[in-house]
Amino acid sequence: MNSNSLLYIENLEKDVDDFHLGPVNLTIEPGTITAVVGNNGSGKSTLLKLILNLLQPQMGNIRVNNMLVHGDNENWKQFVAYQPQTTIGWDSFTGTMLKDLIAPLYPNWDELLFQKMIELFHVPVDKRFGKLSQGVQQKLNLALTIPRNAPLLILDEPTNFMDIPSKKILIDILVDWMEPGNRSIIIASHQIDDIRKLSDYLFVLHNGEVIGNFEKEELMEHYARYWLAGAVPETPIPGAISREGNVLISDNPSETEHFLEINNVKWNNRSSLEMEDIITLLLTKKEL
Ligand SMILES: Nc1ncnc2c1ncn2[C@@H]1O[C@H](COP(=O)(O)OP(=O)(O)OP(=O)(O)O)[C@@H](O)[C@H]1O
Repeated sequence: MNSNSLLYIENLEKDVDDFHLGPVNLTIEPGTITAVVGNNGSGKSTLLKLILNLLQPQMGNIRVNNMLVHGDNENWKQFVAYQPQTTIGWDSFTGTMLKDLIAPLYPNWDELLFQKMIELFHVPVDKRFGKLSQGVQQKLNLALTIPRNAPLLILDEPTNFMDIPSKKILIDILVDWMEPGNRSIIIASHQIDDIRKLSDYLFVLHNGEVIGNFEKEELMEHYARYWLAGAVPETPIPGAISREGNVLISDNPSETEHFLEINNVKWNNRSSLEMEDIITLLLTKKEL
């Protein structure tokens, strides 16, 4: 563990009925954005709730800023701002009332950012939360979470009801929010744009099992698609994970290219895989 780590998770395991999460080992350093990616029911929300001490693990430890979240000392809470997927008990409050309740709890509350987000997202702050559409509720919820300016921002599927222009606005806001360099974001998301444009790391879960924590750029370079000039040789090709007609996908481009070269097989084109394809491969093949 680096003493600067904002979050340190060690050998975490959790059972919820017949669902098992873990073991999870994860370190989050300042200045990074980690997307938590996985199939439905893979344990993304469960993991986030464990970090927030809203669920108790069977095994393992979670430290926020070097403080155990399941210890007696609750000082770690000032280092985390969390937006859950759903909020309970907000329906009869207006945005202004919620802001007046929440802002005083956070010494670093950024009122200018709150006002800017309300304006950019066109949130009517005088309407009751329960009367807002799901997308506007998400926008208000974000405007009540990001300006807390806690070093670790945890967002659970923050954009799934939001329209496309608003998603772009949020990405810009989050990029600006990261500017000071000592903050981190963990974002659970199925939105490919959130993952592609925001994340430095992808923490991938499949049915409660950790597939890996991948540096995004390395992951993108890990795969390549080739359009071969001739027929694909019948013999096994190192790295090839899929062959259809003359199109070959490799998860080890250097080995594949070496093989093609020594076997004198030319290719017309080579491209990276789309992030969507890579995630699909990770979640269906479950290995790298
Ligand atoms: N309150 C609960 N009671 C019983 N089982 C639960 C509860 N909450 C979650 N689970 C189970 O835990 C597992 C993980 O759920 P979780 O919500 O963490 O997944 P997720 O990856 O966030 O899913 P999604 O992508 O659909 O939001 C699922 O099998 C789910 O059925």
